[in-house]
Amino acid sequence: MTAAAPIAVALDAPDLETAARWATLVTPHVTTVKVGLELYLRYGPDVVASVRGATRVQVFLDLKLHDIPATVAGATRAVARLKPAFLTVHATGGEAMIRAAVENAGTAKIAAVTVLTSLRDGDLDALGLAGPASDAVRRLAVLAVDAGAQALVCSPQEANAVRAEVGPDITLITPGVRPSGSATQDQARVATPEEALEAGADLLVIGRPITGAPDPGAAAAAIAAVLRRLSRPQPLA
Ligand SMILES: O=c1ccn([C@@H]2O[C@H](COP(=O)(O)O)[C@@H](O)[C@H]2O)c(=O)[nH]1
Repeated sequence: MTAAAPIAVALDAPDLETAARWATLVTPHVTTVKVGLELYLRYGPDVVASVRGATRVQVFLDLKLHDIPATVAGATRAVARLKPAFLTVHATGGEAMIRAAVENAGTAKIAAVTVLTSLRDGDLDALGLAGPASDAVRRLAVLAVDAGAQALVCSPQEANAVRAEVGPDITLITPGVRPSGSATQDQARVATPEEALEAGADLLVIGRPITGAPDPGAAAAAIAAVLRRLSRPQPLA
């Protein structure tokens, strides 16, 4: 039996049956499945047990909470009982909000989303965020870690620089991963799985390149094999 790869498959499905089927197909090959807003808002907390399945794969709850601290504290308490491995909040919610999530997360790690991977440098001006995106990501990463976040979400393009700022103990999670030749779709700051791993990402979020494939299990297995080859110690020349 081969070890599962550090990939979180984004189960962005229109219905629970599809999400559960994708989860079953990919879990032999990946460590984590990710439940996002589409699935959670349609089916509620029960969706977590449905995708966790018999193998009890790690579940990443990507709800991107963003509200005043008291509201985020309550929302975090409400979902902590589902025991996700990670729960996301937006770093732009600020230090007190992130701290409120951390204090109420139970066993879940709070992952702060820095700058969405769909945004380009040019989008940041309109949002009033001092750019470029790489600078904003580093600023928000430091703020989030100072507030107690144990994990950060950034693009693989920033993983190296973020790692240098926050050190080895913070889990770096990178969406915006596209195998070479795949369409980028609505993602702006992208890199291949190999580049993401080499940049120091701990968990690669991959959705449509896997779930949109004719055989999601085979697509996950192929990417996992590439990552395993990279992580294996190379023989001395
Ligand atoms: O900055 C972010 C934060 C979260 N996401 C989520 O990751 C997946 C990516 O799916 P793909 O199909 O591989 O594009 C999706 O669920 C997003 O909500 C992100 O893309 N960027």
